[in-house]
Amino acid sequence: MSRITDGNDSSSLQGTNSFSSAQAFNHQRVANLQNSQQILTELRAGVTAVQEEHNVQQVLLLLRNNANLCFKFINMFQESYNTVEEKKEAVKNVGILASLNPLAGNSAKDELNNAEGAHKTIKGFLTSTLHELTTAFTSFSAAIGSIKLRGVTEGQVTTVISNFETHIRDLTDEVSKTSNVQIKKVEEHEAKMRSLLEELSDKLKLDANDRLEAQFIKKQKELLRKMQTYVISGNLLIDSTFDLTLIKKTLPQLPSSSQPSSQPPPQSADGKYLLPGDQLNMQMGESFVCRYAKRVKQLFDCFQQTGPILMKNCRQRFMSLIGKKTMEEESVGGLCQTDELIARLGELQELKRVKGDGCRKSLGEADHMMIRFLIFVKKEEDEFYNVSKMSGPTPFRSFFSYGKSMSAKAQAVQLSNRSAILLTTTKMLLGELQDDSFAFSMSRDDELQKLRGYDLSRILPENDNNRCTPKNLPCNRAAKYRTFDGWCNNLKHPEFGNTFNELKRLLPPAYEDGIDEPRSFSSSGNLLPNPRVISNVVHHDKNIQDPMHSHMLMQLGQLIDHDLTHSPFDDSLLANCSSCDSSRTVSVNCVPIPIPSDDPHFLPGTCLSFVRSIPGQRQLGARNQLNQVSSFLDASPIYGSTVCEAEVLREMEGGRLLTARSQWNGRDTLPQRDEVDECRSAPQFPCFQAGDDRNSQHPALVSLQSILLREHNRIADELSSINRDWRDEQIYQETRRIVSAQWAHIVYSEYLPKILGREVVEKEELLPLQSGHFEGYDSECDATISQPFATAAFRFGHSTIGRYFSRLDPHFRPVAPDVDIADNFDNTTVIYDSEGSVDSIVLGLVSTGQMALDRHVTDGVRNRLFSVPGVPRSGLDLISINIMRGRDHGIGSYNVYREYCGLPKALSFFSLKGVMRDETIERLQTVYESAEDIDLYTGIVSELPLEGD
Ligand code: HEM
Ligand SMILES: [Ca+2]
Repeated sequence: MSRITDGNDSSSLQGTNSFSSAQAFNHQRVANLQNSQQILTELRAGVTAVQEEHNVQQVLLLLRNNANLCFKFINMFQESYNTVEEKKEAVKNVGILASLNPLAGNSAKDELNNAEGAHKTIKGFLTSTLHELTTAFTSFSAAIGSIKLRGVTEGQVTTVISNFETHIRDLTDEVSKTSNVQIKKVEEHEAKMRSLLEELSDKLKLDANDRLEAQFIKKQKELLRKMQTYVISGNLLIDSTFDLTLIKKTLPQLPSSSQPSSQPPPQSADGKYLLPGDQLNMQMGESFVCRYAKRVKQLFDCFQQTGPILMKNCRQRFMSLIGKKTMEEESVGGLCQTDELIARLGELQELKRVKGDGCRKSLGEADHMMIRFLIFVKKEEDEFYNVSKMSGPTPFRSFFSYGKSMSAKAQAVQLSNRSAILLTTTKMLLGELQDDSFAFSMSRDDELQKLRGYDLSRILPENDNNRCTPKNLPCNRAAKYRTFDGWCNNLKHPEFGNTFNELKRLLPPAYEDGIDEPRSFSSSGNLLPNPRVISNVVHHDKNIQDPMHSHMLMQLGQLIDHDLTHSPFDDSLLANCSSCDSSRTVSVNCVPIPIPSDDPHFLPGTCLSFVRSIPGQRQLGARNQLNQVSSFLDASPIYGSTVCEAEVLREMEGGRLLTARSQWNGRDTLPQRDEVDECRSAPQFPCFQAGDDRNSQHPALVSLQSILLREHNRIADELSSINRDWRDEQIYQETRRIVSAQWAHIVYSEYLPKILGREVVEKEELLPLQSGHFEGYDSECDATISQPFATAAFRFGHSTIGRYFSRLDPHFRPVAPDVDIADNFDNTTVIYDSEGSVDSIVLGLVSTGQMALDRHVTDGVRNRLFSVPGVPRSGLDLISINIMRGRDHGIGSYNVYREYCGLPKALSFFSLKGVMRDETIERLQTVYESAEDIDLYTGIVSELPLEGD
């Protein structure tokens, strides 16, 4: 716009043009002030909005918009500066032009006046807006100052903000001077401010979720602090047979350190706090709390001293300290009041919270002692309670037998108690967040995801590094023998595939509530079909033999499964979960399966017992189940899945495993076990011990376990005969190495080709190499068993079970009547048979056929699983259990996994044509509303098998 002419004609002409266009432009500028009024109104509104807005992302957006408005004004200063330049130009030009042409001179004067006028108006407007701008800047810097987000150190934020403020100050200075010379600097400030804004937003990663997350984490921390209290109290229940529901019931009622309890502690007349049931008559106030701590310590020291009289005495005083009567003082009915104890502990904690500042350390110790004492009391009561319970009516035996073989190991129980607490906390967290205005932009899945990722290691240290499952690091790369629990099998990820790990999810869990409840509604919102109805309609018994494969293939399959997976449940519940209202009256872990009115075997109106698998997740978030055996194919059914299990199975001499020798045929079987609980043939014919607790489930399984045990001892004996200097440990470990390699070799070279087909095993490179080494080891591949494998896919073998097991001599002639599996669950009598023992059963297995791999399952396990011989309808249905287990574990439907496997989703029953027989599809259609709802187990065994060996 402002240009200096060189004084010739053409330039003067240009000059004239330039003047007239400058005039027009100045008019425009003045007219623009109208618009600027508009901008100013916006800016005012923006400043108020910034002040009132509490959502960070909104603040940032407003900040940016309003900064832009400010920049617009700054540009106007620039314009104003231009008008000054133009005025100077004009003055110069007026002189030149006037000397050349008076007329032109006049018009130049007009222009000059014009420019001066415009400048005056603009400057006037700008001066009046100066105040507004200063307010805006102050408000913005205050807004920025309040943003302190996660991930950025305070120093960084402060530096950026103070730089920003300096520039705002300088800018305001410059603006207020509106000096023509200094106004240039405005530009520099503007540029710096712009870049600072960028820097600021970059550094702080300002986005709505950040602030939300900060709030979320604050909340989580608050609740996790609460959780710490729960965990301490929850620990009281660990190591006991206590129902998990009680934990759930008790937890939310506990007062926590971060939230005052709704009931204030009792007060004395002078307003000081009283101990509940205070017998000590102590002075109140701070010194009281310290004295309380001292008293607990004294009593605990006293309590720990040996000598029954002293101990009883101290215990009585201890009990009175916490306001609880001793067992002697109470009737039997008043025992087992752990929840009362916990509530008492809560009261004490609350009391100490209020009064405890003065002697925190000794209070911490007192807490610890109190908890140890309460655990002691709890155990004592449980024992007492169990004794009185045992003298009552004996519950149905079939339940105990099934229960025991599926029961959780102590370490799994410990883990699951913690998981139950985590699950409860998750629900509380989600509940609180949902009531919270902060949760507006987060989906439930996002929240769950965040919860799952929260690092709990500081407040909940993992306690599974113990003698039975040692977790030494670094992994010994040169270790010759595999560990029992799978630790360090994968050197890069030592925890992959370990005993007691969670099962691996391939897809997000499909719980009804997204967290915990078994899937129970169909895609259209109706109830899913009853598992027993599906079992009756789709999986009913049909005598179709497998023409190709022996019964040994089935038996091998079950043992392989026992090597890979075992997801236990709380067996103490099983006897009580068969009443149809047990999920309400007994435990939330009961999910009884109703018997339909037209059931061909069970009594309509009754229910089949079903107990949910124990939870095992180690973090907040949805329920997950654990695997209490090592996921690796490592012969763990022979050796055990932990150091401690392995030890008790060894002879500790010559590298051998313990055995029992049949007095009739002189051959070895598994060693006998002392416990009789679920064993139907004990004490006359005791059940056995092996690396897997399920070993005595039925005689054919005992037999195969025994064969592998014999193989171990055969090799151990050979090794010791040729290596005279080897000691027990070396022979044992070398033998174990050889036997587990044999076992793996059988599985990969013989079992898998029959199950998967030769084509698949070749394509997937599953066959053992004839020479050289496998080069494809991938340390990122997690060998942990997956949910759908354990809960559905590998249960395919249930359809291959035959009801009868032949017993043959070496010439394959029957030596004893067939064993009906329905009458022999947890009964080892036939193993003690002089002729029909292990060897004859194994010969039967290899020379008779298994049942076809299809949807049909023998009534031996579909109606009479664990039934008591002679007691009608005392059994269970393995197939109903499989289906319910899938829902219990939150695995998705058949269709979901079709998609996961890269197969087309079945959009209708019709689209399953070719995948399943027409008749199968019809059957499915009578029970399921939609192809979308088919349970994974049912879907898998309904498919036509691919060609195998
Ligand atoms: C006579 C033979 C068998 C009997 C009596 C039997 C019985 C059982 C029982 C009672 C369960 C527990 C079900 C539950 O509560 O969820 C189970 C689970 C299972 N079975 Fe079988 N089964 C037999 C054979 C097989 C075979 C041949 C296979 C595979 C080829 C197999 C694979 C599985 C698997 C993978 C599980 C899940 C284990 C877990 O993760 O806890 N079973 N079986
Ligand atoms: Ca294993």
